[in-house]
Amino acid sequence: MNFDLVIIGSGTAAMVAAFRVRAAGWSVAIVDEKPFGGTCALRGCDPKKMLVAGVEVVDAQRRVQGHGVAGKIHIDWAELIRFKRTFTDPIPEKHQQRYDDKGIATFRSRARFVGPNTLAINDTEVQARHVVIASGAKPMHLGISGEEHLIDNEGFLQLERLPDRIVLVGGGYIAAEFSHIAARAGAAVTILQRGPRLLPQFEPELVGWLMEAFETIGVNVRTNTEVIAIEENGGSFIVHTRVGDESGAVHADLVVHAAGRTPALEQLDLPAGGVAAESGRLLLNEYLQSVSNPSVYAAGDAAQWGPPLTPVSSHDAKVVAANLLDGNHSTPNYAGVPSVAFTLPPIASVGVTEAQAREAGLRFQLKTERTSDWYTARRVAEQVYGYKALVEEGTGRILGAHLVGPHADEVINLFGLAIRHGLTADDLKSTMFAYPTGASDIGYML
Ligand SMILES: Cc1cc2nc3c(=O)[nH]c(=O)nc-3n(C[C@H](O)[C@H](O)[C@H](O)COP(=O)(O)OP(=O)(O)OC[C@H]3O[C@@H](n4cnc5c(N)ncnc54)[C@H](O)[C@@H]3O)c2cc1C
Ligand SMILES: NC(=O)c1ccc[n+]([C@@H]2O[C@H](COP(=O)([O-])OP(=O)(O)OC[C@H]3O[C@@H](n4cnc5c(N)ncnc54)[C@H](O)[C@@H]3O)[C@@H](O)[C@H]2O)c1
Repeated sequence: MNFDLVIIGSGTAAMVAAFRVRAAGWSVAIVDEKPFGGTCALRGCDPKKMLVAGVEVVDAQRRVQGHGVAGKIHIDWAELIRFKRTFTDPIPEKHQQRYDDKGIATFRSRARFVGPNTLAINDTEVQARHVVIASGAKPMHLGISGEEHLIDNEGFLQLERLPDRIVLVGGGYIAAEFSHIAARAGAAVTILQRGPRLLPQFEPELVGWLMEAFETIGVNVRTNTEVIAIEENGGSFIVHTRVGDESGAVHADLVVHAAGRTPALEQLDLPAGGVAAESGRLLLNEYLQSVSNPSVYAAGDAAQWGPPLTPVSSHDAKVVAANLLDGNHSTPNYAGVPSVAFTLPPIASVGVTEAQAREAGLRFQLKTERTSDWYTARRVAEQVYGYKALVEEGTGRILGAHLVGPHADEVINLFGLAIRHGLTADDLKSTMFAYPTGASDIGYML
C-alpha cells in the first residue's frame, strides 16, 4: 500500500491536516489505535466540560442561596456520565464517516516506523511519501512503586460511579479541573502537589484568590507534597508521600494521574524511521519538520513546539499541511494563545506573565486588583474575581492579561485577539462592549 501522506493519530492535529492535504488531491491515510476522535473530543476538553456543565449548577445554587433561590440540588453522577456519553459515543463513527466521504483511508491500529518512509500498520507495511506524527501526549511515567494503580483522564471521565475518596497526584490543570468536578459531585478530594503552589502556569496572586474556591468546596490541597508510592490495601489505596524529610500517607478509593503529560512517541520506533528525538521530544525545525528525516513532520501535543492545547494542535496542523503542499514556508505563530483552567470560577491567562515580562526586561505598566466588589461578581454572589494586565510602555500594546472569576474563560479571548493582532489598550478601551457583560469590565482593567 502506498500513500502520499500517512498521519499517525486521529485527534485535532491529525484531522485538520488530513482534510487540508486530501482537499489538494493527495492520497491520505489516518491511523489510530484508539477510536477516532483523539483526546480533546473523547478524553479531554469536551467530555470534561460536559461534566463541568452539571457541577456549574451546583455551584450556582450554593452562591445564590439566601438571595432569592431556595432548595438543594445534587449531582446524579451516573446520569451526568450518561449525558456526557450522548456527546462522546457517536464521535468515532461520525469521524469515520467524514473520512470515508472524503476518500481518506483509515486504519484502527498501532503504527510504528520500520523505515524512513515505511510504517508497520496492522502487520502490513505501508509506504508513505510523507508522515505526520500527530500521536498526541500521554500521562508521564512517574517511576514510583504502585504506578499501575493510577487511573488517567480517560478512566476518570468514564467512571460510572464516583468513589468516596479521590486523590489527585499533581497540581496542574487536570488536578484543578477534576477536583472541582468531583468535590461538587460529592467526593472527598485531596490534591497532592509536588510544587509549592497549585496551577503554576497561572499568576500566583490570582491562584491565591482562587484557592478560596477550593476551600469552599472542601478540596484538601497539599503543596510541597511528592507522591512516592501507591499501595493497594484491600480494594482501596494508600498513597505514600514525602514532604521535605517527613513521610506521610493518604487513604483513597481512587488515585488519579494529574502529574503531567509527555509526547506519545515511545511506540513509534523513531530510530527505525531515522526520526531524531532527545529527552522524549522530537527534534524539529521551525517548519515542524524532523531535522533528520525530511519526509516527517509533527503537529500538536506530539510536537510540543507550542503549548499542549487544542487550538495549538489545529494551528500546527495548518502549518504542516501548508508546508507539505507548497514546500517549507509556514512557521507556527503562538502569539496570543489563551489558556483556561475550567475551575469554578475559571482562571485564564494570555500573553506574558509579570515574571516573564520582568525577566525579558520589558517596559510595561501593570494593573492588578481583586475585584470581588465589582458588579460582575456581586450579581452572581461570587467572591473570587480579579485580574492582572500588562501594557507595554510607549506602544500601549497588551503584553499579558490574567483573569480569575466569572466569565474569565470568555473574556480572555478578547485579550487574545488584542495580543495576536497588536491592538492597544486604547483600542480596547474605546470599544463599546455590551453592558453588563464580563467584557464590559475590560476598560477598567487597563
Ligand atoms: C483531561 C484533559 C483536558 C484537556 N482540556 C483541554 C481544554 O479544555 N482546552 C484545550 O485547549 N486543551 C485541553 N487539553 C489538551 C488537548 O486535549 C490536547 O492539546 C489536544 O487534544 C491534542 O491534540 P492532538 O491532535 O495533538 O493529539 P490527540 O488528540 O491526543 O491525538 C493523538 C492520537 O494518536 C493516537 N496514537 C498515539 N500513538 C499512536 C500509535 N503509535 N499508533 C496509532 N495511534 C497512535 C492516540 O490514540 C490519540 O488518539 C486537555 C487534555 C486533557 C488530557
Ligand atoms: N483546560 C486546559 O487547557 C487543560 C486541561 C487539562 C489538561 N490540559 C493539558 O494537559 C497537560 C497535562 O495536565 P496535567 O494537569 O497532568 O499536568 P500539569 O503539567 O498541568 O501539572 C502537573 C503537576 O504535577 C506535579 N507533579 C509531578 N509529579 C508529581 C508527583 N510525583 N507528586 C506530586 N506532584 C507531582 C507537578 O508539580 C506539576 O505541577 C497540561 O500541560 C495541559 O496542557 C489542559
